[in-house]
Amino acid sequence: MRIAVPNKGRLHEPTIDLLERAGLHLENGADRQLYADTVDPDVSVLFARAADIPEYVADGAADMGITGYDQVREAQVTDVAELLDLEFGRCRLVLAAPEDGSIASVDDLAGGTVATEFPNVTREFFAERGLEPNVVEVSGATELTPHVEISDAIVDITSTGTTLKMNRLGVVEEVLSSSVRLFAREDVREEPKIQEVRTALASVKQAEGKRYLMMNVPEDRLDDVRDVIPGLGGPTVMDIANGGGEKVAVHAVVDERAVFETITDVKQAGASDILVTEIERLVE
Ligand SMILES: Nc1ncnc2c1ncn2[C@@H]1O[C@H](COP(=O)(O)OP(=O)(O)OP(=O)(O)O)[C@@H](O)[C@H]1O
Ligand SMILES: O=P(O)(O)OC[C@H]1O[C@H](OP(=O)(O)OP(=O)(O)O)[C@H](O)[C@@H]1O
Ligand SMILES: [Mg+2]
Repeated sequence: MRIAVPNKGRLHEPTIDLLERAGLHLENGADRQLYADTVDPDVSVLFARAADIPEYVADGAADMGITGYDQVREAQVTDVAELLDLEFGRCRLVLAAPEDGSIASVDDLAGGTVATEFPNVTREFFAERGLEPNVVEVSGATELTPHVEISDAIVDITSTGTTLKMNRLGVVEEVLSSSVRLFAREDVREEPKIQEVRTALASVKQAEGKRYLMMNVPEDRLDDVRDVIPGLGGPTVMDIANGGGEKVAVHAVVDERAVFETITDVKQAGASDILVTEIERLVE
């Protein structure tokens, strides 16, 4: 099985980082190389442009892909299925127009011109409103086009809003909201190896924002400690070897945001030797 991942740009690093954390360590993947192996002999990686990845998966050059939902939509691929929202690369595709201009609503673009790197998504968006503006495809610096009479408005990516503001453009309407997704071709999505990759990536997401708490508790205080440990099922309680049977070990997965309070609470309830560690992966 082959996974297509972004070869450069803002999605490259976080994607590689996620694969590593999921245990799919890359090997033989020198810089600028097209392919890399992973520690799993059945999983290899193909590096491609973020925009090309959906097509590569649909065509069979790869079986799975990791790229932005905006790119999957723009590629108009039909036989791929989304497996997982990886929740990074969050951005919005918006219709935007000059702040001081005459475009205030989608309808104002009837007969107008829209510049974008996403012509398919853009046409679809307007078609749903019964509109068919002139769509000009550009390959970058889309924000400049309304100021040089190439367009009346743009459909482009925004996240912090800085670029729009710098170019004196205001959002008219959201076209879609995006984040990075794992997807696979329909005909292979049920393959065990693909499910294995999905589970591995999901386990990293699961572990994010969670901490593992370990502590020793006198047996007669166990109920008090149990009462103040929040979240994720009951804690695991274990006998301590040579503990004389008076103390037990209590382990629990706790939301990161609750750790501070929980430590205070369990200590008060009688726990000692409290340890907090990060969790790499969590499969529920
Ligand atoms: N400002 C942003 N904030 C969050 N996500 C973004 C942003 N810009 C782009 N993305 C996401 O990253 C994907 C890839 O963006 P893009 O194709 O522009 O590559 P890049 O990382 O900017 O590299 P380059 O443009 O140099 O090729 C987009 O399709 C989108 O899903
Ligand atoms: O709302 P903001 O936080 O300003 O982000 C939006 C900008 O980010 C992306 O460009 P990128 O930085 O990837 O540069 P690029 O045009 O070279 O792709 C996108 O094309 C916008 O221009
Ligand atoms: Mg970019």
